[in-house]
Amino acid sequence: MVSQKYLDKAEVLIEALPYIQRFNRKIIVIKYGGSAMLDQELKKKVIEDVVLLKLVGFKPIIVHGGGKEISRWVGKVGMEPRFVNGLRVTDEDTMELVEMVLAKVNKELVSLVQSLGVKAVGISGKDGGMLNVTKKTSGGEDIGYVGEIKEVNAKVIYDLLERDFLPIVFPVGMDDEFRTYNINADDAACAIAKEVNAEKLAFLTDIDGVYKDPSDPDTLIAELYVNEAEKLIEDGYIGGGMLPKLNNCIDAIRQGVSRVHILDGRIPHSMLLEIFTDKGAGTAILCEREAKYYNEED
Ligand SMILES: Nc1ncnc2c1ncn2[C@@H]1O[C@H](COP(=O)(O)OP(=O)(O)O)[C@@H](O)[C@H]1O
Ligand SMILES: CC(=O)N[C@@H](CCC(=O)OP(=O)(O)O)C(=O)O
Repeated sequence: MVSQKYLDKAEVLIEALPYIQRFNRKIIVIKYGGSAMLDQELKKKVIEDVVLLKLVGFKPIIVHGGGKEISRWVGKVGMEPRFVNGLRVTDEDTMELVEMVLAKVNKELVSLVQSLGVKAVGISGKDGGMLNVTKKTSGGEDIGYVGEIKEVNAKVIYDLLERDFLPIVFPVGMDDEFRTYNINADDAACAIAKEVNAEKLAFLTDIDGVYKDPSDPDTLIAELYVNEAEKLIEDGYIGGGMLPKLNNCIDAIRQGVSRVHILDGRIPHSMLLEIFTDKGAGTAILCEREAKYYNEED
């Protein structure tokens, strides 16, 4: 007699079947950032999830941040990290550090993916001229070498996917004069997802999703229409790093990315739960068409 434990495992696999079919050969962009990057155990779990997505036939692309690690190194060399509206003020020395730290984080992720049996290639937005930027200002203030993405040249990404590599991208780009710029990782993930017509864009962060009031756990929003999201922003409910994130979610949905999700990277396997089960997790940002689609599934 087969024990119930094994039958339950088989049930879980069967439940995943329609989702595997729906996403087969489809591109999923995963923005990986926040505290979930600092804990080595959590990092391993996130990467295991991405590797599993790849091995069952999805085409994942990781775009990672590393803001907390950059700030740690900025502090180590005796400088003070400074942000304006969630963007790091980036002078020449800071830019050098940003590129060094993100490249180190990138290669650690490449090693982890490789150790789990999937071929990965780590690149920055400079490689293949992928992220072309102009200098960004914030409310008229000069914030140094911070880039606003002007154009995404996704050829290098398509080439890597074509050859079955998992692309791992860090958010540093160049302007027309080949100067190096620091880019917010949420901006980079959103721009890449739009350019490659991703089926899904998932932001793994350090909170369970979007709250109406972050101090009240009962106000977590499971489904948020873009017009409601805009209203929340307008009414001042969204602050800190959630502001650029949610703006990027709205932008991605409006520009044709089918599914956009904000997920808690601190919860082990939150991405797998969201993709492969009927439960859902975090906050789904929805347009009307997608809302209808979700309802049809219920
Ligand atoms: N309404 C809100 N709902 C959820 N998080 C919010 C909200 N307003 C502000 N935040 C803050 O935004 C943070 C997420 O942004 P951030 O720390 O920049 O993430 P990441 O480093 O993953 O890009 C949360 O930890 C939370 O402190
Ligand atoms: C311009 C700007 O602010 N760039 C970010 C790039 C890294 C990032 O975005 O990391 P997280 O996603 O982990 O926050 C920074 O220097 O921190």
